[in-house]
Amino acid sequence: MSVRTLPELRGVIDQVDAQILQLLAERGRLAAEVGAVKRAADETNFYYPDRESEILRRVMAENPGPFSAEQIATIFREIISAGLALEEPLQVAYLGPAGTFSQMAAQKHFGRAAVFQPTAGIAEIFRLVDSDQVRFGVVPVENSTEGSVNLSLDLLLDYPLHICGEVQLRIVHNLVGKGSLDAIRRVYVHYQTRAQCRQWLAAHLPQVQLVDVSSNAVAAERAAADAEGGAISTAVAAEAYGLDILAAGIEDNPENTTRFWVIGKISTRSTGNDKTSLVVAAANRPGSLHALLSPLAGAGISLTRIESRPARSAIWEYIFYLDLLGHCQDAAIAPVLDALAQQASFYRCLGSYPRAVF
Ligand SMILES: O=C(O)C(=O)C[C@]1(C(=O)O)C=C[C@@H](O)C=C1
Repeated sequence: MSVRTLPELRGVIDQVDAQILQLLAERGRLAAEVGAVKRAADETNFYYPDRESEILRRVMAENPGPFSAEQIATIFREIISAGLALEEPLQVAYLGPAGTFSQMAAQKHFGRAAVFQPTAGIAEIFRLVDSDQVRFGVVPVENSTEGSVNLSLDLLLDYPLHICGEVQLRIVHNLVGKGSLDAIRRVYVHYQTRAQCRQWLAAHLPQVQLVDVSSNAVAAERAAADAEGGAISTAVAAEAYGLDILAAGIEDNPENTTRFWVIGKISTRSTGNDKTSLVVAAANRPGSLHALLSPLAGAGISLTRIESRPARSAIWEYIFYLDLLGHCQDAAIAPVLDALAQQASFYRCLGSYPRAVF
């Protein structure tokens, strides 16, 4: 077999790039045309998470290699994002400042062509979406090590917004600073991060003072201004504040992952690969929660999460957040949810949405 020379290979790559460019231009023109059709039909929403997740799942399944399915999804994510920006620039709020995991999650889900707005807190994300100042928000819901982000769960009940998407992000924490680990006297750390790195901190920095801060990005900012300070933060924030990574991947659980919800005002149709999130309350008497949930089990519906929160109406009473596999309009699910709504003392469907794709 004849081996192609470097100039020959580069020549072929140039030709392939020219073809990719033509195809991208074609796809961009089609997206712009889709936007015009929607506008002509007086549609105000241009973003279809259901359609996007179907496209991403399809290209991952049909991917012939040598790129990984996740690499292919990342590339198509950006292509779709750029196309959507031709239809309408999408405004998305996330928990800032820039450099947080929330920003990474927002970019992972919407691609880089969306217009991202950092907020000072989770409540502001809900306010901005509710008052139509942005179309969507990305809020953290739970971490695989630390559990629920209660504020996000509580706020979902205070606003008439829907969950229209799910993002999962592998969370890698680093000890960042200047100089060496031994010189650090104080570590700036967000409480969720601290909980995810508890064992590492006890083993490697047992004597240092831990200073609470409001985000991983603020942690890096504070450490940069403190000659004896370090932070637990992201590689992006470390670079932004001129800090070095002194220890990488210090999270106690090597699969540490955070789940986020996309909140907005749209509803998505069933894709065959969805989740539904509900809030229910059962009467405060023996067996009532069991009675409420057993029809789900009877119908073979898979409950992926159940979380209780205090009901704010009375002490020692609880509401339950449920996530289940399937869409509320699926034939196998709709009648079961109807029955559940009849029986529960409180019922609200927070939304059905495509499961995180990658
Ligand atoms: O199919 C649509 O409705 C489009 O707007 C096109 C497209 C795409 O690029 O494929 C872009 C944005 C939508 O969120 C979904 C898909």
